[in-house]
Order: sequence, then structure tokens, then C-alpha cells
Amino acid sequence: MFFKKRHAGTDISSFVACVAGFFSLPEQKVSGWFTSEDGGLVLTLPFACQSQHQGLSLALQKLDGGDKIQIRQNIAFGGDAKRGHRSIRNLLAVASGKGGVGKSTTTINLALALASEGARVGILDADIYGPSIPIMLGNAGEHPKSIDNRHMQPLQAHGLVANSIGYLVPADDAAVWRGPMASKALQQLLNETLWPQLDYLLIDMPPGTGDIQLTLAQQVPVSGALVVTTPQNIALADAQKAIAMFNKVKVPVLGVLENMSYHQCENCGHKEFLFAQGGGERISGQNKVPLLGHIPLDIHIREYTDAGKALIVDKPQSVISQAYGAAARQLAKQLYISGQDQAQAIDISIKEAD
Ligand SMILES: Nc1ncnc2c1ncn2[C@@H]1O[C@H](COP(=O)(O)OP(=O)(O)OP(=O)(O)O)[C@@H](O)[C@H]1O
Repeated sequence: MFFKKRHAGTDISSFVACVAGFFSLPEQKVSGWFTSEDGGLVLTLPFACQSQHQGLSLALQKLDGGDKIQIRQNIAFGGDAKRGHRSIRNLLAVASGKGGVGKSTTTINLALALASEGARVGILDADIYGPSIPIMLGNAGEHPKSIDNRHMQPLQAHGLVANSIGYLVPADDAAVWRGPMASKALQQLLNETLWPQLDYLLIDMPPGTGDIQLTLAQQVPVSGALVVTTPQNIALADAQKAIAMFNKVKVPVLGVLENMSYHQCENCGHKEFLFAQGGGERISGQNKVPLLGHIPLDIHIREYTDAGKALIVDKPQSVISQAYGAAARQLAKQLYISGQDQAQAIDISIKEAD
């Protein structure tokens, strides 16, 4: 590991410290991101954070030799890659516990935010009983094409790929499916869709924590889960059940995202906390999982998703887009850290078995 410390006579520890500080990570987690190529140093970032490259580059430029470092992004495989899906580097479940807290809206906007951070992103709508992704992507009524009558081409919208039961059967049909049929449908959507190479596949889970959700969490090789909640007590109680469910099936909970945190008046700027305040902090503290952000209750979010348009693409500089962007980068980082920890745990248990 000599290279980790020195490169062509340069002590790289100051670069490592700079990158570690920039991402608030321990130095040993980032030292392996530096490699040597054609006599120069390359820094390869393993999670989606393209919007941060310039800021990081400026920080490095202040260090002796830091201006020559090339920055790249190559998103790492998360979790137990051997159990994973061939073309998908990270499968992420987005769950809520309680219905109507904005899980699908959050899934779409985080997916768009991850794509704007330079990742290849897909959405699998597993909300069999209320598939809203087709409407939110603006392509309800379209159907996946198949060339062999077995595999489906995912649909494309706003730079994302997606598949949903909503593209395949009328909503009323799926609404009466029992558990085994619903989980079979999800397996088919995952395994019979011709997913292109993806860095992240976000799975919009059905709301609730019953048998169906438990089966889905067990059957699909997800690398981690995100729990969406509002700050309201009844939503938090259900979010807590969702966290307990993932703990039970040993799926790492990467964070909690508080939606509809407040409404800010467009005229006077006054913030109103319609669904109470501090709930996200409480649930994150109690469970020792990161709180990835607060998304306000905002008319533009509702209007854009109802119209199947992408706020983040149309108005990337808006406060809302920035809030989703920050949450998406946090999520990507947590997914990476959790994947590293899992890989290390597997490594340790293999060594112990030796
Ligand atoms: N932050 C927000 N600001 C304004 N409206 C929002 C916000 N988040 C979600 N909504 C709106 O709330 C409604 C419910 O959102 P959504 O369908 O995403 O919830 P869900 O939790 O996925 O619901 P379900 O339990 O039915 O799957 C939608 O009309 C959506 O546009």
C-alpha cells in the first residue's frame, strides 16, 4: 500500500485528507479512490455526485500538485453483488409504511436527481396496488415492447428507464391480486425486463409492512432501503414498522427522508409546519439511521408529478431540485458506505471460517 501514501514522490496524504473532509468520510474509506495512470493521479468517485466534482477539484487545486488530479466517477456495486442482478449495480427499495406520504413522488425525484448527478438510473414500480409511476413519468398508456414475447424493453422518460405493472394490466385487475400473485408479478418485472446497465434501480414499494412487503423485501436482492415519512406521528409510527421490517430481513436502512416537512409562503417566506416538526430527526435518532433531508410541501412538486413532467430537469436550480439533489447525493453515499461495510463483514466471516 506504498502508493496509497506516496505517488511519484508526492505525499498523497494531503489529497486523501482533503477528499475525506469534503465528503465527511474517514480517510481510510477514500484512500483507495486514488490510482495512478500514465504517471498522473486519478481520483475515481464511487457514488453519484457529479455536481460536486468542480468544488472538489477547486479544493484539491489549493494543494501542491492537486491541480493535476483527474476526477472521474464510476459507481460501485452495492451490497452482495453475487446475489444481485447482472446489469444493476445497486438495487434500492423506497418504502414508507403509511400510504400517501409521497413515496412515489420521492422515488421519481430522487431517481431524476441521481441521473443529474451522472448516474444511469431506472425505476421499478412495485406498488402493484397503486402504480403511479406511469402517470408521474408522463407515459401512462404506453406498453413495454417485447421481441421474444418473454422479455420486456423498459420504457424511457426524462432520461430514466422504468417498468411498472401499470404499463401491463388495467389498474383494477392488479388491485385484487393476492400476495403470491403480487410478488410473482414483481419478480417478473425485475427479472424479465431488459434493464440496460444501471448504476441504481429504485424500487417503489407498496405502502405498508404486511406479508406482501415482507416477501418483497426478502425476495429482491436489494442493497438497502430508504424510508419516506411525513413528520406526523401516525406516519412516523408506520415508518418505524417499515424500519423494523427491513431490520428483520437484514436489509440495511440507509436513511429516512422527511417529506411534506413544511410549507413556505411564496409571498412572505413564512414557514408553516403543517404536519408537526422534528419527526424525521426523532425517528432517525431512535434508529441510528441518517436523516437524508427535509422536502417541503410545495405546489410545484404536485403540479409537475401530476403532469408527468420533471421539475429537476426543467428547473435544476430551484430550491426543491436542490433539496432532492442533496438528499440523492447523501443516499448514494450511504449506499456506498453500506456496501463497503457489508463486503468487509463478508470478508471477515470468510477469514474467520478459514
Ligand atoms: N413534497 C410534496 N409537495 C406537494 N405535494 C406532494 C409532495 N409529495 C407528494 N405530494 C403529492 O401527494 C400525493 C401523494 O403522493 P404519492 O403518490 O407520491 O404518495 P405515495 O406515498 O406513493 O402514495 P401511495 O401510498 O398511494 O403509493 C400526490 O398527489 C403527490 O403529488
